[in-house]
Formats: sequence, structure tokens, C-alpha cells
Amino acid sequence: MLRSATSTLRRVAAAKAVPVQQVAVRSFSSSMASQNVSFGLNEDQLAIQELARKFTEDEIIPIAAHHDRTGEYPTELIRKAWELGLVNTHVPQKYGGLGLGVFDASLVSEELAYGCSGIQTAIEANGLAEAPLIVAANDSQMKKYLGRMTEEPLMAAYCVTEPGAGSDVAGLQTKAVKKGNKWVINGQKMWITNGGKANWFFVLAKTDANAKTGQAFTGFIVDGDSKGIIVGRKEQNMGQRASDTRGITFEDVEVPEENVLGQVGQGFKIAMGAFDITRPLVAAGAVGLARRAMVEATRYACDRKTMGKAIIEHQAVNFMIADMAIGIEAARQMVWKAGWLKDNGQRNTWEASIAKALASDVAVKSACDAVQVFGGAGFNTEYPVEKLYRDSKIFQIYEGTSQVQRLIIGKGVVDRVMK
Ligand SMILES: CCCCCCCC(=O)SCCNC(=O)CCNC(=O)[C@H](O)C(C)(C)COP(=O)(O)OP(=O)(O)OC[C@H]1O[C@@H](n2cnc3c(N)ncnc32)[C@H](O)[C@@H]1OP(=O)(O)O
Repeated sequence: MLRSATSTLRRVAAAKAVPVQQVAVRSFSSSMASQNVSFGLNEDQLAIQELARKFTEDEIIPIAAHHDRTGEYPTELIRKAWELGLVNTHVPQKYGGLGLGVFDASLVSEELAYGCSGIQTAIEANGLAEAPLIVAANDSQMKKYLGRMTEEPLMAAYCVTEPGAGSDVAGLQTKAVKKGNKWVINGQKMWITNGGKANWFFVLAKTDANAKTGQAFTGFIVDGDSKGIIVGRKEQNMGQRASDTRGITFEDVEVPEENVLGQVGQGFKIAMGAFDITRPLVAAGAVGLARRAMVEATRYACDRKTMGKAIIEHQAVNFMIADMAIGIEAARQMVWKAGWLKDNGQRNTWEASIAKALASDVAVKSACDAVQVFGGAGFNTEYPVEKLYRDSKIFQIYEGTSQVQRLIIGKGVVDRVMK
């Protein structure tokens, strides 16, 4: 199905003398916005979900273990995903993208992460870098920086976290100072996904030391080849090893005034607003990983026999798998709700945090229990579940730890109950 979808896109592209990606864009861009809530996906949503599912089956699953073992960046695979329109899904149609809403993009994220959440993270990191631009960029910034992402398979990175400030964004030390008609950025960023691959960065820097958090920071778009950017080594992480994570140092990096995103002083809110788009998608990735753990555990449990019967027939095993299903179904509904709210113009920060916290915990527990179902084989690299377990942990950490999500959720409960 994937091959025939791809070759159809290629044929249409050749006939029209346009890039394949533009054909993919046109094929999937109609009526994708989830205006009315429904648990039944519409035809377009089913089509993009199926495209992502087949891509995962044909392209990601066969090479996932290799990229996990070697830590090699999946450049060629990302190029293929880009050709099909599975990368940069949020970029508005005006700038050559699919312009998918959060709900529709979550269908893609879940499928890709089913194959390998490390590869999905590399792809999704583009979405995270692009989100602040979607929140606040002007037309010429969008044309220049989002437009190029649909013309070539480029990568971008969201540069907020620092060695001394991950959860506490207000504690960032990177500074930007205005000199003439340029801004000069100095500081150190850490754990930057796609850091070594980025054509451009979204960078959050302090511009007013005396202002309160909501006015103290400014967001900048920084070209990857700017003088003074020092890219650190690729970090060796426990899981999601296909993804490229690095420290990035900014030493007197000059940024033109036209690369200020939104208003000076609004950067913190822009950076947080980006998470309203991307946290549901990280959560969708966690759902995809949990679903893979459930499928692998079920297949193994139906095959493996102890005490004269398949271990799935032992309730102790069957109930672990039942709990995976409970978590996956609940977390997916929460992802869909958080996406639906955003797509319909409503504030979804609270629901995005619930989705992210729930789905991350479900992913870690499901992967852990899948190892348990596999027993000794689950502890061995020959079988897929130890990778799922290693990959799952970061979901409780990146894009806001599970504790940060609970801070947001707890505050939201008080606001709702006491208003
Ligand atoms: C798979 C994809 C790629 C994966 C790569 C992973 C990369 C990453 O991990 S990215 C970095 C992850 N880091 C995080 O997620 C940071 C976590 N921390 C946070 O979310 C915040 O710092 C948090 C929640 C602790 C709150 O911080 P705090 O300093 O208390 O700020 P807070 O007082 O709530 O807000 C300050 C202002 O921003 C506003 N604000 C907060 N959230 C939002 C929002 N979502 N939208 C708009 N405005 C917002 C507030 O209203 C407030 O405005 P005002 O001052 O006018 O009242």
C-alpha cells in the first residue's frame, strides 16, 4: 500500500512537474481540521493514519534496531518521510506544508513511534522548533524559515533547556543584548534534540533581567551557520538513540532584528504556547510506544507456554496486558481531546499536560510490563521490548517532566475548583 501510495504521488508529481511533497500536501490537506468531535476518524484522517502506519511497517521497523545499536541518525529515512509529507505536518499550507491540526498530527506521531520513538522524536523535534513560529512569526519569517522546510528535507531545533535550567525555564541564563540593529546572544544550551542537524534554531534568551518571567525573555530565530555557534558532541543516551541530542553554545552570535519572534519580552509565553501544540504529540508518541509494547507482549504471551498452556491464559499475565490496553485507550482519548481543543481555538495547556503525564506513565509501565511478560528474553537485546523500555523513560522527562506536568495540572485544578 505504501509503495503504491508513494508511486502514485511520484507519478502525479512527474506529470505536474512539482516536488512529490507538494502532491502529498495536496492529497492530505483537505478537511483535515477536526471541527466536530468524533471517535470515528474521517476519510482523510484514516488515509494519513494508514500512510504513516505503512511507512512505519515498511521503513521504520526494519531499521529501528540498527539505529538503536549504532546511534546513527536516520537521515535517509527522514528524507523518505519528508517526501510523503510525514515531517513538518504543522507548517501551514500557505508555506507549502500540510497545515495539519494537532489532532491529525497525533495520528501520525502515534504510528511513527510505534516503529521507533527515537526516530519519531527526531522527526517531531522539527515540529517543536516550528511551533513557536506558528504561534508568533510574521509572514516573512514564516515564508523564510517554515517555507524552506517544505522545499528541502531540513531539520530545525528548539533551543530552550540549559545545563542549569530544564524544568525551570524562568531560570535560563542565556542572554541577548541589543547592539545597533542586531542582537548578540551568549549562553549555553543543553539536551538539544536535532542540535547537530539543525538548519536553524528557535532560541529563548533573557533580554530583561528585571522584568517578571512573562516579560523577561525573547524568542529568536537563529541560522544554524551563524558565526559563534559551537555544536557539542552527540550525547550517548539510554534510549531513543537514533535521535541527535547535543549541547549548543552561543558565543557572541549576532542575530538581525528581523529574526526576533513576536514582541521583545514575549518569548517565555511563545515558548510555552509552543508546548500547547507539541505536548499532545509527545503524548501521542508515548501511546504509540505503549501500543507496540502491548502488541509484542500479547504475541509473545500467546506463543510462550508454561505449565501446559500459553502464558496469556495465566491471569497474572493477561491482566498485565489488560492494564496496558486500559492505559493506551485512556491516554489516546486524552491526546485527542487536547488536540481537538487546540484545533478549535481553545486553550488546552491543562489538557495537554494531562495527556503528556498520563501517556508517559502508561508508556513506561507498559514497556516495563512487556519486559516482565517476556521474562528472561525481555532482558535480552534479541527481542524488541528491552529497547521499548529504554526508549520509554525519556517521555517522563522531555518537554516537561511528569512532575512539571503535575504542577500545571494541580494549579489548573485549583483554578477550576476555586473560581
Ligand atoms: C518529541 C519532540 C522533541 C522532543 C525534544 C524535547 C525537548 C524538550 O524537552 S523542550 C524543553 C522542555 N522543558 C519544559 O517543558 C519546561 C518545563 N517548565 C515549564 O513548563 C514552566 O517553566 C512551568 C510550568 C514550570 C511554569 O513556569 P513559571 O516560571 O511558574 O511560569 P508561570 O508563572 O506559570 O508563567 C509565566 C507567564 O507565562 C504565561 N504562560 C504560562 N504558560 C503559558 C502558555 N501555555 N501559553 C501562554 N502563556 C503561558 C503565564 O500566564 C504567565 O503570564 P503572566 O506573567 O502574564 O501572568
